[in-house]
Amino acid sequence: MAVAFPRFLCTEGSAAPTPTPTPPSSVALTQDELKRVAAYKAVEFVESGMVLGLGTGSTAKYAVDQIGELIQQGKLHNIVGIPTSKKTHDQAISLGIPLSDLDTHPVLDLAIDGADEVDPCLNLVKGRGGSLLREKMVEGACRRFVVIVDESKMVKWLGGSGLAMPVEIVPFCWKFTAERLQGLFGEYGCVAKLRTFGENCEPFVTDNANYIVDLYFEKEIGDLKWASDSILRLAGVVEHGMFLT
Ligand SMILES: O=C[C@H](O)[C@H](O)[C@H](O)COP(=O)(O)O
Repeated sequence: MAVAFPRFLCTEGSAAPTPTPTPPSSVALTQDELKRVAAYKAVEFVESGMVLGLGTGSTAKYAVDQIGELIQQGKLHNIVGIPTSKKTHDQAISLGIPLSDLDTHPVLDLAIDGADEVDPCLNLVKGRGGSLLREKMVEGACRRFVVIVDESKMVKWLGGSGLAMPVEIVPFCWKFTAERLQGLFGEYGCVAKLRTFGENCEPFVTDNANYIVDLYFEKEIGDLKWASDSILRLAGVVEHGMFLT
């Protein structure tokens, strides 16, 4: 996995393209501009003929736009995109990016996506936009995974931003599953909340017709492998948003 962000940190230095010039430090970029700069940097890894995982979210959107632009300019050829959400599917179609799926292309050359949190070991939290399951399937099938984040996403420990750790669950008896999730992490001050939207607090429904329970932690979990295995062992859980290295 490589991480590219506006200061162009890249964990795979030898494979990284030549850095594009950074703006002078006196120029303050907005968070959206930082996302765009990071996304464009990640697209430098894309080569003609690649099968590409297309991420989801406000950062990945810039990368997908740029890939579409380079195809339209004739600078990239024979690209096949595999989208990680319905939203990215629609965006890619509107840009004329040829699409396929994992059934036809079970191995991808490269995937580019954003993240909600990155810890010092490059473990990630993803899915605050609701797309974690397809992201994990697509990005788990790629040879290289470039994660684009601005510095606000760098945390000391997963959950350390105080924001959600998403878990996709089946709608059937969701309260039961949410309570079991919260119970798993009682000693870490975990609170589990069903993700909702709108004035009537309707459950948020994923692209896979599931719900999302967001876990909030007061204390560092520590053993992420144990946390991952414990969550996945619960019947009713489909997938969680931790991407562990
Ligand atoms: O479900 C959403 C995805 O995991 C996103 O990649 C993640 O939430 C980061 O999104 P953004 O770039 O909008 O912060």
